[in-house]
Amino acid sequence: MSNLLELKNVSKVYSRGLIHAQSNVALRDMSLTLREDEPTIMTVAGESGSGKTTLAMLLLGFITPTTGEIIYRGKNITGLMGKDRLAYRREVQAVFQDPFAVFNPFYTVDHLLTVPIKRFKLAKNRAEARDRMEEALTAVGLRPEDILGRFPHQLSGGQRQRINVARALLLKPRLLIADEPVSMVDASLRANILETLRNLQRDYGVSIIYITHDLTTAYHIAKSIIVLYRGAIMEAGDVDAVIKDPQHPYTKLLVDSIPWPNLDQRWGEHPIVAREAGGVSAGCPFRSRCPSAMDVCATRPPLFRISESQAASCYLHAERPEIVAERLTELLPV
Ligand SMILES: Nc1ncnc2c1ncn2[C@@H]1O[C@H](COP(=O)(O)OP(=O)(O)OP(=O)(O)O)[C@@H](O)[C@H]1O
Repeated sequence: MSNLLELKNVSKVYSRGLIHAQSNVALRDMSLTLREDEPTIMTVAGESGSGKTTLAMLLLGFITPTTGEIIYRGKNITGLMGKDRLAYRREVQAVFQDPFAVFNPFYTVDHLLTVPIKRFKLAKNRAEARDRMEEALTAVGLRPEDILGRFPHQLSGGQRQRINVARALLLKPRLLIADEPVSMVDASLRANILETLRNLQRDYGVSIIYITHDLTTAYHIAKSIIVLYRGAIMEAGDVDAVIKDPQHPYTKLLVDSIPWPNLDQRWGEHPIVAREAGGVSAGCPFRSRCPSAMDVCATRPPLFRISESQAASCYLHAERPEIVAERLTELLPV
């Protein structure tokens, strides 16, 4: 049993100023392990300033730990050289919050995808490169014929973010660091991108560290969770257990701050009871894909909504969450 990734007591202290030097502990004594033979999705959750992005930067090797070690497949990433370093840079990929940032407006999507293929010599010729691009785009639910040849401004935010995922997938990564990948994407596309990430884990064996401040999407996608507060782990474990039965006061606070459909109530206080058992989810077009089908929604956060036509759809697809809240309160009195 070997580990894909191991953090051993990692701390990161940022220092600034020479005369009146000030230091800021962004990450404190963090340890975690991901196993190589069990691809998984782990959420790192916490409010702004808790150290999430610092963790992502450390894992990608952009910054180095002040103390502690980051071990990737048995080797400390700080000292990686030559072939090992190249393999690490290929196998550990990232998708960031802003789906616009990585695109150069003067180049087509093809260029964005061709660069890593050339850099890591992933294809012998142009035809093979094209096959690789098409394969990756298809894997994230895009039609290559609709996407290739287009400029960034000709794509939606959701398409751009999926192209970013496709770009990462091209490199056949073992570990994907997804730092708030859906926070700048329309609510209607969130579930789509989260589902794409889950497919990568399930179908391609990619482990994912999903970084977010949003416990609802964390709950939707992850198997385990680490809750960070001011750079320190407050609570960690199975996502279901941690969110349903938070032990640490800070986690309780985070869970309680998730609004119920009835905005006077807080998540975790009362179960939602369906007025007509099964009646709501039966109409949900997303039911087959939703991990929280109606019976589970009775005890979990509500992930579905009722539209005017009485067809339910996943909360994560909702374009107008406030309408969802209103309608749910009306249709599902607690
Ligand atoms: N380059 C830096 N120099 C000094 N301090 C930094 C630097 N980068 C981050 N920090 C500080 O480290 C702490 C953690 O920041 P970090 O960006 O990792 O948090 P975060 O959880 O990702 O926040 P957000 O969700 O707002 O992006 C914060 O107090 C931040 O001000």
